[in-house]
Amino acid sequence: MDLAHLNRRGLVLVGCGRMGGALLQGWLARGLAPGAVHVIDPNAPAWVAERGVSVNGALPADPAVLVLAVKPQMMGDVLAGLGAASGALVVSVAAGVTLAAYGRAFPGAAVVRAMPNTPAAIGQGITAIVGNAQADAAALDLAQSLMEAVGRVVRLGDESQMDAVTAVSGSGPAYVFHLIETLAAAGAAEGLPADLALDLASATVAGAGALAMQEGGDPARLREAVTSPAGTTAAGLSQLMDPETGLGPLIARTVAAAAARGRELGQ
Ligand SMILES: NC(=O)C1=CN([C@@H]2O[C@H](COP(=O)(O)OP(=O)(O)OC[C@H]3O[C@@H](n4cnc5c(N)ncnc54)[C@H](OP(=O)(O)O)[C@@H]3O)[C@@H](O)[C@H]2O)C=CC1
Ligand SMILES: O=C(O)[C@@H]1CCC=N1
Repeated sequence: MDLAHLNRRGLVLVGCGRMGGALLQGWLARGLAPGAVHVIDPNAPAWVAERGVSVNGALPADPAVLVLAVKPQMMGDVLAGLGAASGALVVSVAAGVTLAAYGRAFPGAAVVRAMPNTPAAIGQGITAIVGNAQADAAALDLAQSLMEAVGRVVRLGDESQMDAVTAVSGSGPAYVFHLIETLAAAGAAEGLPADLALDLASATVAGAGALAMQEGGDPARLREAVTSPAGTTAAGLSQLMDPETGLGPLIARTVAAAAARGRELGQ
């Protein structure tokens, strides 16, 4: 992060809920001065003001960055109430809302859409970013550095990929948490104490995810390494990989529904 630039001109964060709050924590941990941050949120958590961040106070005249982290359904009202972005880089994490919509609200402004996910709260998010025509290399670098405060960043070649990204990695933690819930419940149904089943399920998802990241490449190879011929895994996978009732078609429908909702939110 270009801390000198941000600390001198200031950063405005509109919406300090789960995602805005995680970002703010990441920025402060990276050394952004609390006095340089101006939060607008009628319901900001108490820790924000306690850290010395201005909450619903006067805004700087020419902030370096305006970050939008309100629900997409609120975005129209928020944009109408904000006025001009002056020379600020606009960064929005909202699902669905398009670069064109921000361009109409802030004519001529550099705008970057970013799609993070909730592991950002522990610095392990993955964020995809894409900018409008006005977002030059410096603007994209600044947006990337802001999002790298909470994890890794990938750049998209085209905004049209954003709804799919939202459906895979933005919403994805919820799918994984549901996998943990259902794996634990199934373990309990097989006779395990519920807390042990949950511990086993959570640790298995964490470990398998870490192994997949470390090994890279095709996860099918890792799956095959677990699967002994005629063993327990093969018996389980015969259900999970059923071409009609298994996880493949279910996840395909899940991601398609989430992406379609992203497109709807952008209307
Ligand atoms: N949660 C997630 O996993 C992800 C969310 N996102 C995106 O992040 C954005 C925020 O989501 P999330 O953090 O989950 O939502 P939250 O509801 O947790 O946070 C939104 C915050 O904005 C506040 N707010 C409401 N109206 C206004 C307003 N007019 N001006 C300023 N602040 C306002 C809300 O207050 P109040 O509670 O009183 O309404 C709340 O504190 C969404 O656009 C979402 O698409 C992106 C990736 C992942
Ligand atoms: O559910 C949502 O709409 C937001 C976007 C991605 C994750 N949460």
